[in-house]
Amino acid sequence: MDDLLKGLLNLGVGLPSTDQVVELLESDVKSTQSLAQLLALTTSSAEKDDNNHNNPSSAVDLMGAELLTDAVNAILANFKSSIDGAKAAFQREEAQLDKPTKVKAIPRKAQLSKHEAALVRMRNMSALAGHDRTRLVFDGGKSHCSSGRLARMRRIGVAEMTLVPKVYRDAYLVVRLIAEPISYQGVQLLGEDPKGDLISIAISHVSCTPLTSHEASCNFPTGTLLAVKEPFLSLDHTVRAVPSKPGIGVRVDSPTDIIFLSGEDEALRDVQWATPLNSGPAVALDHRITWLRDPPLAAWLANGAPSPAPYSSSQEILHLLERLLVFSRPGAAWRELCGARKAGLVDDRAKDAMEIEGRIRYLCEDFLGAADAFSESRRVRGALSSQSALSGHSPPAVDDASLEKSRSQAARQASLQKDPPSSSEISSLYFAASSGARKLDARTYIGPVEVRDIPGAGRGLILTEDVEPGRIILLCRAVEPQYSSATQCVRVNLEMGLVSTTSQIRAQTALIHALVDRPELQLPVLGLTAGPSLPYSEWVRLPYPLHLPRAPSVEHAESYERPPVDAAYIDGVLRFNAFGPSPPSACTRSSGSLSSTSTSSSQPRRPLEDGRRTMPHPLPALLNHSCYPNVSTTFHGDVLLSRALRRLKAGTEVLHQYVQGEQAHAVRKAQLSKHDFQCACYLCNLDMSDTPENRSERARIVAGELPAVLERSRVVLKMRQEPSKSDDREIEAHQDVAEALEGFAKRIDETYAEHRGDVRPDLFDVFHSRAAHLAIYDQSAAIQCELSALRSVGAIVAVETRPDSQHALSQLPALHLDGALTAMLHISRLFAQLTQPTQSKSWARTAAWAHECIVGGGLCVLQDRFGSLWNDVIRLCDGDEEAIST
Ligand SMILES: C[S@@+](CC[C@H](N)C(=O)[O-])C[C@H]1O[C@@H](n2cnc3c(N)ncnc32)[C@H](O)[C@@H]1O
Repeated sequence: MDDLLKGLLNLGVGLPSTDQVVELLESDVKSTQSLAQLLALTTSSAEKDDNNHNNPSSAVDLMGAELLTDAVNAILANFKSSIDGAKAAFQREEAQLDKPTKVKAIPRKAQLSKHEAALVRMRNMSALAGHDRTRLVFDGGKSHCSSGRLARMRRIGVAEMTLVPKVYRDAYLVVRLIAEPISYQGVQLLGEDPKGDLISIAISHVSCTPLTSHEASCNFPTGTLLAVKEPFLSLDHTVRAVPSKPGIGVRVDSPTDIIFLSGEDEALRDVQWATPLNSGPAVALDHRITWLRDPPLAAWLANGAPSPAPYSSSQEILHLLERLLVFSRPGAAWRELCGARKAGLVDDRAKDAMEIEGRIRYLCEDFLGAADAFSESRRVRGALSSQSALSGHSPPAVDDASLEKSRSQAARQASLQKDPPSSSEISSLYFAASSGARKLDARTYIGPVEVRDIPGAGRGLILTEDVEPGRIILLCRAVEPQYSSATQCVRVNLEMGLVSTTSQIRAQTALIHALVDRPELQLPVLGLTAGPSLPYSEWVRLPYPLHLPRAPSVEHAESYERPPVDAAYIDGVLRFNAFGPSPPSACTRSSGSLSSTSTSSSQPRRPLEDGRRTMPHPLPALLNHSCYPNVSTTFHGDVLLSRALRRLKAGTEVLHQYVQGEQAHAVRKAQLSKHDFQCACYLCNLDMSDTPENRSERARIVAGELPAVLERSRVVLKMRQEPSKSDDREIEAHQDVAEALEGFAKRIDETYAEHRGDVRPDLFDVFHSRAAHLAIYDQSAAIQCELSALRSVGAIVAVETRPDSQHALSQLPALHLDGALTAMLHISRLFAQLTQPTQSKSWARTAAWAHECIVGGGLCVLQDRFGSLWNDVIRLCDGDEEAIST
C-alpha cells in the first residue's frame, strides 16, 4: 500500500481516498483506468505547497495529461498485482502448515539492519503521507490463538524454532525488546531471547486506531519483557499487522497471546540473560495502561503476589483510574480499585474513590450500584463541606448530575424490565440519534421472548405470549459499537477476497479488547456463532441468559484471568451477527437518524463505511432470518429496536430480515449464501412455486428494463409544475409514463403463479410510481394503484374484510415499510383532494398508527421523517393532528 502511495506522491498526483482504495481492490481493468484518470486530474497537497512557492512545473505540465494518466494507471495495476503476490504467498504458507521445512537462523546483524530499514521506511512514509494515510493489511485462513496457560507450558528459545511455518504448541517464548517498534495497523517488534538470539514479532489488533510511533514506543519500550504463548513462526509474519517486506518471524494473530512480564514473574525463573539486563523498561505510568496489560494492583490482586506494587500516593492511583476510563477500560479500573482497597492504599469510603466507583459501575451498566456509589460520595462531600464551612474554607462544588442520571437509569432499568419503553422514550432515542449522538443512554428491554433450539436453524427467539402489532419485542444496545474514524484502514481477506474497512477492523479490535477488559462479556459475544466455516466456541453451547450479567464484582476482580480471544472468531461473529445502519430509508426526508433493515432497493448508496455492518447486538443476533419478517427492526445510533408487524401467537418464532425481502429471489439467495442455509420462508416458498423461467423473466424485467422507466418517472415527477400551471403536454407526459408502468405491472404480474395471492413485492415500485403520475389526472385511479402497492407487500386493506375496523388496514405490510407509509399518506392526500374528508382522515390515522407500530416515537418522529408530506396531510385534514393521532 505504501508503495502505491509513494508512487503517486512521486508523480505529484492526489492520493486515493479509502473508498477509492476499496473500489480499486474490487474493480476491473476499465474502472482502474477511470480511477487513474481521476487521480491524474488531482494534484497532491505536497504539489500544492510547491505551487505556493511559485514552482512553475506541475506533473501535468511536465508529462502531459495522457502520459500522467498512463503512469498512474501503471502504478495502480502494479498495486493490484502485488495483492496477487501476497495472495499466492499466503496460500503457499497455508498449504505448508502440515509440512514445515527447516529454517536457517538469521545472523543478529542482518536481523538488526532489516528491522532498522523497515523502521526508516515507515518513518519516511509517515513524513510523506502523514500518520492518517490509508493502511492496508491482510487476513484470511486460520488465525492462531493460544488457549493454554503459561504456567503449564515450557519455555523455548529462538534456536529451537527450526521449522517454518509452524505453531509451537505448549511452549512459550521469552524475549526482551531491543529496538524501537514499527507501528502500522499493528506493531512489529524486535526481541532477543535469553541466549541473545533475535526474532521479529508482528502483533495484530494492538489498538483500534494505529499507534503513533511515540505511542508504540511508550507501549513497547526497549527493555520490555514479553512472553509469546504458543508462537507461530511464519514465512511472512507481518502480513496481518505491518505488511512491509515478507520475512520469517513470529506472527501474533490474537493479542491475548502476548503477556507482559515483570522481573518477578514465574515465567522468568532461572532465566539467565546472555547480555546483562538493564534496569527494566522506563515508561510513563499512563502508557502502561494503553494496551492489554492490567495495571499493577489489579495484577497483584489476581496473582496473589506477596506485596502490592507501590504507588507514591492515592492521588496517583486515582489518576491512573481516570486514565483507564479514558481508554475505555472500566474492567481494569475496577480491578485496580479493588486491589488498591485491599492493599489499604485508598480509603474505602473516600469521596473520590466512591465517585470513580460510580463511574466505573455506570460504564458497566450497573446503574443501581453507580447510584449508591455516587450518593455515598455526595454524603462524604456534604460532611466535608460542613467541616470546611466551619473552618472558613469555601465548600467544594457539588455535581449531582451523575447521581441523578444513575438514579433515573436504575429506575428505568427496573421498570423497563416489566414495561415496554414508552413512545416518548423512543422519540428521545430518535432525536438523540438525529443530533449525532451514537452511543445512546438506552437500556435493554427484552419483551416476551425466550431462546429455544429451532430445528435446522440453531437457536432462535420464540414468543412466550400473544402480541399485537407494534408490540416492542427487543430494545438492545450494541456491545462496543464502532464507527469509522479519520484514520482509515483497508483489510483484504486473501482467502475469500472480502474487503473490510475501518469500522469493521476497529470493531474487531475493540471487541477483543473489551473481552479482555470485561470477561463477563464472553458469554454474550463469544456465545454467538461465527459462520459455517468455524466450529462453535465453547460458549455457544451454554444456556443463553436473557438477562446478561453486566456489573463487575469483587470476586470477579480477584479471580480475573485474561481470556484468550481468537481474532478470527471475533471476525466471524461480526460478519455473521453484526447489524448496522443500512442505507437511508425511503421516507422523504434524508436528515432523520433512522435507518431500518428493510429499505427500498432504489435508495441512493451511502459512503461505503456507513453501509457496512459492524455492531454486535448479542441478544438480537439470535434472531433468525425470514425474507418476509414478522418484526420491523430499526436502529437509533447503537440501539436496535424490534417491533411486531402483525398479531403473533405465543410459540411463534420472531424472524427478521438479514437481507431485503423486496429484492428478487435470486439476489436474496446470493446474499444469504454465506450463511449456508436454504431460506424456506413464506416468501421464498411463494417464489419457488413459480416456474424457474418465470422467476428469471421477472428478475430480468425488474433488474434490466424497469430501472430506466423508474428513472424516467422520477425525472417527469421532478419537473412537475404547480397544479394550476400544468398543461396538456405535461399531463400527456404523465399519462405516457403511467401507461408504460401499467405495461410493466402486467408483464411482471404474468410471471407470478395464479394461486399466489396478493403478496407480489416486485410490483410495489411499479404501482407506487404509477400512482404518483395518476395522481395528477385521475385521483381515484391513483388511490386504487396505491392500494395495489400496499397489497403487494402484504398489507390487508380493512374495508375489504372488516369494514368496522378503526384503521383502514387490518394488517400492516411486511416489506418496503417506509414506501408503504408513504403510500398511506398519499392515499390520505388523494382522498382529501377528492373532498372525501372521512376517508382522508381514516388513512392519515392509519399511517400514524402504522408508523407507531413500525418505528414509534409519536407524531413528532413521523413528522420529522415525512416532513412536507405529513404537513400536507395535516393541512388537508383541517390541521386536526389530535383527531388523527387518536
Ligand atoms: C445471526 S445467527 C442467528 C442465531 C443462530 N441461529 C444461532 O443459533 O446462534 C445467523 C445464523 O443462524 C442460522 N439461520 C438464520 N436464519 C436461518 C433460517 N431461516 N434457516 C436456517 N438457519 C438460519 C444460520 O446458520 C445463520 O448463519
